[in-house]
Amino acid sequence: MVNRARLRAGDSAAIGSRLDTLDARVSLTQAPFVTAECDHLTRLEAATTGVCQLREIAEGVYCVEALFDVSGRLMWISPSIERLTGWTPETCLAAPDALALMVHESDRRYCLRMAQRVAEGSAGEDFEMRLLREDGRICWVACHWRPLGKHSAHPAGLRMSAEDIQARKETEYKLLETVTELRRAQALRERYLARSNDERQRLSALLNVIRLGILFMDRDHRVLYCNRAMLDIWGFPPDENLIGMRDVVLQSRIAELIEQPEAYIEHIDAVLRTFVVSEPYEVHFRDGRIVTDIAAVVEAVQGRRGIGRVWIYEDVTQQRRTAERLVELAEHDPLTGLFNRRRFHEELTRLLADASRRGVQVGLVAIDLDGFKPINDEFGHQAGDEVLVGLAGAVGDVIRRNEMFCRLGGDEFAVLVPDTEETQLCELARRILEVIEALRFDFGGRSVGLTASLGIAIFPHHASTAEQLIAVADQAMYRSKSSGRDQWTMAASGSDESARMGTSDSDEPNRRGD
Ligand SMILES: Nc1nc2c(ncn2[C@@H]2O[C@H](COP(=O)(O)OP(=O)(O)OP(=O)(O)O)[C@@H](O)[C@H]2O)c(=O)[nH]1
Repeated sequence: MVNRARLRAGDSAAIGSRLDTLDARVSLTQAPFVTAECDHLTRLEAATTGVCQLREIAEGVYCVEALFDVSGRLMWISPSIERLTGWTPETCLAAPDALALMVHESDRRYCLRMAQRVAEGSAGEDFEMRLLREDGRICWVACHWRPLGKHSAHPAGLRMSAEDIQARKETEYKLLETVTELRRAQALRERYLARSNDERQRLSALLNVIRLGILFMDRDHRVLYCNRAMLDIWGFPPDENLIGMRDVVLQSRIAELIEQPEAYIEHIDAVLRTFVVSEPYEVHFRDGRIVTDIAAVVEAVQGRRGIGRVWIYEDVTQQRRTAERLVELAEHDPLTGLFNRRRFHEELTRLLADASRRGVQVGLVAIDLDGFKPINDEFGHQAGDEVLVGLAGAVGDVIRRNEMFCRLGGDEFAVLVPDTEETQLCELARRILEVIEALRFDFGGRSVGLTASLGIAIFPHHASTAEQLIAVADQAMYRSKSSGRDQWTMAASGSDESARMGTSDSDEPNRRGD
């Protein structure tokens, strides 16, 4: 019996009808009559069985296999097309143009070109293309065209094998995306790095041209950066590399340069215990320079902990000298170098306040030169200046350290004497008259001398305010002038009252110390 179970409906119609005929004949005729026919059918059955097996294999393959005739019509396609695209084999076979149905339009021309080459005798080659799924999505396949009946000169058709590579393509895409993303990130990093390097160069150039010394210390108290001015201020060679140096080493290097290094290190320790901007601290160098330092915590961009500290040093020596010079100019008479009227008033106010607090006396000796104008007139202004300078020096020599000798203007001078009493002031006046009388100047071969008239007033004995004290001393001085000059006069008790009234009878003229 023919094993029909091994044949399937839909196999070649010709073979099927031959088998049906054979079955009928075997049942109706004698065996010898049909022996030859049986042999033939046995071979046919074997061939059919082989075809069935091949078909089973073809239909069971995972890849898509398709056969096209020479005109490009789809003859057969494996059921796996449905798994891959959603299209059933029947739909594909029924389509007027199966390739148009299955292949994505972007790849269709290329697919046809590859098929055309094989049809013309070229060897097929692998290529990749997109199939169009029934749901509109795409599915990547690795494809290969081969000729059917490859031993004949003209192929009977073409066979297309397509392998699902969608998962691989997706992996490739993801990989490509990752690589692209990495490249973009790398390019961005390089751009940021280049920008940050430029920024650092600019900052470094800026920090190196400014006069302020700048030192960055990290959290571990090591030098992170310092500019040229910092090296210069602290006496390091310009090419010395301090990066990484610990603060204690740095301190030991600078200690010998400054006065009171222990106090400075104490200041640094105190600053390190705080997190605020430090008050300016003046560092006095042994070579006379004065440098201020200020420190501040460098905040981290993220997080609350500081990433170190910045120390800023400024050499203020010149500023201090200029300020001192300005004070000097503001408080001193440029010709004689004595304190001027402005400083005289400040000092008088201060002394009176101090004397009031301590219950002591302050003396004021007013001095006015006698006959100074004729020297100017006769020998010139320069000769007058010479007299003023000589007198300032000579009288300055008899002034004690705690006394203050001032030029109030023109030929007017004054001496402020703190914590004093009448006898001491009289003695001072006597000494002043003495040195002035002793002064000799040589102008044009002529020996010239001069005298002075002095008035003495005592706070709070003669006056209770600075203005009153000046007025009383002036009155006493004028009394000396009007009584013959070259003498001192002590203001009398209650003289402030008489000054206010315009009289000066109570003064004691001609009380010369000698
Ligand atoms: N050379 C010089 N003369 C000055 C300066 N300041 C003021 N004088 C002059 O000092 C003189 C002061 O005038 P007076 O006090 O009247 O001169 P005096 O001859 O001393 O008069 P008596 O006080 O009455 O003795 C004036 O001639 C001023 O021009 C100065 O800085 N240099």
